[in-house]
Amino acid sequence: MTKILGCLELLETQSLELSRLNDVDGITEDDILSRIIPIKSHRIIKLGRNNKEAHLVIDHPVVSAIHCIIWCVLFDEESFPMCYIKDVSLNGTKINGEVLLKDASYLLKDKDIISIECDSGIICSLKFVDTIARKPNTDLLKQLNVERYVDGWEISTRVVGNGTFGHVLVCGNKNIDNKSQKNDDTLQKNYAVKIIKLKPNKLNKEAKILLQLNHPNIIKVYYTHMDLNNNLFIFQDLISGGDLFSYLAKTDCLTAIPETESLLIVYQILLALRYLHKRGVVHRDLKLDNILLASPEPCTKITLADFGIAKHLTSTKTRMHTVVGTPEYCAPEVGFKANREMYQTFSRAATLSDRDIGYSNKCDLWSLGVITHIMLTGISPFYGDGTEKSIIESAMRGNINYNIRHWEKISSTAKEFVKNLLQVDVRERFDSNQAINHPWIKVHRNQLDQIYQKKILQQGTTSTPITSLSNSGNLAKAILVQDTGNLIEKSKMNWKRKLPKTIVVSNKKMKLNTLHKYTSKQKI
Ligand SMILES: Nc1ncnc2c1ncn2[C@@H]1O[C@H](COP(=O)(O)OP(=O)(O)OP(=O)(O)O)[C@@H](O)[C@H]1O
Repeated sequence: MTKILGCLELLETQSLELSRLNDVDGITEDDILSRIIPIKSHRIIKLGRNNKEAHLVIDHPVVSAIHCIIWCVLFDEESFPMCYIKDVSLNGTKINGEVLLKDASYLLKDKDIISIECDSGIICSLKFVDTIARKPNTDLLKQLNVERYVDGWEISTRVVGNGTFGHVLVCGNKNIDNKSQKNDDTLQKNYAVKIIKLKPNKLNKEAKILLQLNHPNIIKVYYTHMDLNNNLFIFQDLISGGDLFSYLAKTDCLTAIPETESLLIVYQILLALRYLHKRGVVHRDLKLDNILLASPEPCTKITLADFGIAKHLTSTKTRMHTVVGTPEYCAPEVGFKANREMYQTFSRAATLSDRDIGYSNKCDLWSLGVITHIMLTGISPFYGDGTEKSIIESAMRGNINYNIRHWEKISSTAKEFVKNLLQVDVRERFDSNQAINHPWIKVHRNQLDQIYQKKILQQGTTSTPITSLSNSGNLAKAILVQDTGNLIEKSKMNWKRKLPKTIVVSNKKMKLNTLHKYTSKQKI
């Protein structure tokens, strides 16, 4: 049974008799009696007037068809759920009496009151209850050996995610963006801070590169700081929809998403890559985990994160020789010619031999090819039996079978696009300009640009409630119904970093290479 990560308690509506919870989507009779909407992973709760799509239908002229949405992101088994609300209405949603910024997400905390109001008062209000509420690990900052306050930033113990090199925590800063806030003693706008323990005297390359970048699809960094314990702090936007891995891992293995949805994601990644490559920056670690979503739904804004092993090339240094990346997404030329012994023992810092010509920014295009392949088919193309040896060997061969059923419904231009990115011969592989001009993207370019300008760029990051506004209208009818939007399927809880090697489907064991077992933490 899918775990309940939080819930919404219906407090009051203007017309109580019309409130109803449907016995759907994991909502039990007890929930109905107690007027509670459970929040689970991979399910977006919708509040609004549309009685086909909204879980809580509020039949009131002030309420938009879909007024606000609520979802929960769970990084992995050990982490705390992060529940967010986003207002998508014309007339606004309030949190604890303050209006939410439209299209920006707000990180809910236990007992927050969500309300939709009109001139005559509250149309409907709900209380968010953090069902997993445990005592915060107050020792976390001590364990990480970091201070709670860093130059005006307050670091919380809420973990957003963990990686090989860094811990990402929620933080806040009362001095930026919060000047209009009346209440001074709570952290209101949420940001994220990545804390990396550096070796003494090690250069802080990630921060240096990120501070030079300014693109809507690249993580925005506000401030960096190195403390006396060699902890590097990178203060950045908190991206609220989780990463692409979690989005695709709706069940025990990755699932494909529709071609149009993939196209919109690829387009945004390419805009970011074109920007980076033009400035001589190579990401070198593009993978599902480093692509963050503004909200876990189609047509969302994409943000590239984790520039931990990015490289800045210059006019004199145009190629790279260090073996880095994550095997599953790593271009064949990056490390596979390296001395295997050295490569295995000295992992991250192995270098290609002097005779090798190194590699260029096209390694990012290979990774994008792997990502696109996974989005279109649900299959990691070079996964093999999951061992590093098998991944490397199959990437070097570069053979992909496009005749399997997973490709059946995919357009030939999409296949061509992937083929051009997954070219073992670097000279044959597309660069970011060629990729963006490929027919798969080019024929849809006008529509993509329109969606990008009108919808994607409007999506904010995490927000803070702003000034109050007034609504007008009549009585509310609040009815809870089944989510028929079908965008986020009901699914089993998945633990992102522990996907099984095999799963049983229709009593037959699926072949290993049809699954994407999570190995990308095996960074080299
Ligand atoms: N700004 C952010 N907003 C929301 N989530 C984030 C943010 N930055 C990172 N994360 C989450 O935290 C995870 C780890 O962060 P990050 O990839 O930067 O760390 P890392 O140590 O460099 O990881 P890796 O092992 O992939 O190199 C990411 O996969 C992502 O899910």
